[in-house]
Parts: sequence; C-alpha cells; structure tokens
Amino acid sequence: SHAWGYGPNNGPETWEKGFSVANGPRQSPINIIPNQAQYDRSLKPLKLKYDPSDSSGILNNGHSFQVDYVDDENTSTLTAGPISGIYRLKQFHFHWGASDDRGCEHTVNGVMFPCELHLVHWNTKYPSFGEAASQPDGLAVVGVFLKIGSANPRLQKVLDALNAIKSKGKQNIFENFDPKTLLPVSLDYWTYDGSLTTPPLLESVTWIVLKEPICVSPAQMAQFRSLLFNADGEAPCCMVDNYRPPQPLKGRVVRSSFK
Ligand SMILES: CC#CCNS(=O)(=O)c1cc(S(N)(=O)=O)ccc1C(=O)O
Ligand SMILES: [Zn+2]
Repeated sequence: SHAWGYGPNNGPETWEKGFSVANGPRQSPINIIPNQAQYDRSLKPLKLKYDPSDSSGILNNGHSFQVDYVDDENTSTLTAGPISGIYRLKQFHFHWGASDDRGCEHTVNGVMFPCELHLVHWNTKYPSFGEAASQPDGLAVVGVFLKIGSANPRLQKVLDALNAIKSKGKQNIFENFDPKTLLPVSLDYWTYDGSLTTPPLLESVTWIVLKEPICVSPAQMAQFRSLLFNADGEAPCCMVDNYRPPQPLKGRVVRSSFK
C-alpha cells in the first residue's frame, strides 16, 4: 500500500485521500497569532509529574523517532492546565526541517522554528491509549519549540541514542530519561482543540503549546537530520521536513494561560 509520508507523492497534501478527516473542523497544527489568543484566567498552571524510570525505549518509526514510556500506572502524568482528569505520558517525539528555517508544526505569527517537541499523553478515563485516541478529549499533547542557540546538554542525551536507530524499524533501550529536562523555565501556554498531525489525524487532541522555546545548536540539528526515513537496505532518504503545515482554524479560539 502507498504508505503516508512526507515526500512529493505521499506527503501532507495527499493524506486526505486515505484520511478524510484531514479536512475536518479541528485539524492541527495551526498558526498561533498571540494577539488574537484569548487570555483565560480560569486556565490552571500545567502540572507535569514524570518518573524517569518509566522511559523504556527509543524507536525510529519511519516518520520521526519516539521515546516510549511505560504507561501502565499514573507515574508519569499531565494534570491541571486546560484539562480535567489524569493523562498519562505515552511517548515524546520531534518534527524538524532540512534547514534551520523550517521544521516545526505550529507557527507563531507565521514564524517557523527548526524543530518542535511533542509529549503525547492519553486520558485515563479511557481503558487504553487506542480507545482514548478516538475520543474528543482523549489526548493531550504538549508542544515545545526549539530555537537555534547554544547546544542543549539535556537534549544531547537523546541525540546520542540516534546513531543506533538510523533507519526505520530500529529501536534501542532508553532508560532513566526525565522528559522534564526538555522543558523551558516558563510553562506559559496556548491551548486549543485539535488533532494528531500525522495520519490517522484523529480529532482527539487538546493541544498545549508552550510559549517559551528551548535551545538547540546547529550541530545538534544536524544529528536529527542524520536519521533515515527508510529501512535498512532501502534507498537512503534523510529524515527531514517531517512536519505538517498549519491547517485552517475554522472558527476555533486559541486561549492563553498568560497575559
Ligand atoms: C491511533 C493513533 C495514533 C497516534 N499515535 S501518537 O499519538 O503516538 C502520535 C502522535 C503524533 S502528534 N504529532 O500528533 O503528536 C505523531 C505521531 C504519533 C505516532 O503514532 O507516531
Ligand atoms: Zn508530533
């Protein structure tokens, strides 16, 4: 089958063929326009409680790489913020560009960052991630922008693991990593109702996009770009530009947790 991807023949413009929700009312990502966001004083501060011992492995899944977390208990959770109840961390992954002028998914006043981190959480009111992923309040993804600056030593721990998972399907153990070390000082955020940004594009995500970026150096960006979309033995294709462009807002309101 003609699997989806980010190339000229299977990229975001073609996804509607296999996933009609691609043109739905709450698609992600979006362009965030700060002065059109509505400050909501009822929005609580984010509460992120992560247990590093929950990290289990790192995987090249052919469209990004992800660090997976054991999610059998409420040991690594997201609570408060714009959500109610307890959401468990499932994985985190990134999207990035072929050059430093692009690569993120959400944009701010049309500005693109070279990379965006996504921490995926699922609502424990549902019995499983899969079940939650099909519900309008099933998932909550925290998005963090990466901007070019000095090398990020905490991010380097993740990047050092990439050499062993260069091609699609490769995975390795990845233990004792605290994703909190990848968050900026401020947890101020924008939030809106959206979707997965990759197929199946399910409209089940409460997006929580942090205003403050974290840093990444040009050399570190080159390490992201050393990954491959293809499996071993297939024609090598650099894993770059694995981002979906902003989608129509369709009347949605973006709220901010800060003035
Ligand atoms: C059913 C189903 C599903 C989606 N899985 S995911 O939420 O981990 C995810 C979320 C996102 S994103 N960019 O919407 O957070 C991207 C990729 C993935 C993935 O499977 O690899
Ligand atoms: Zn993502």
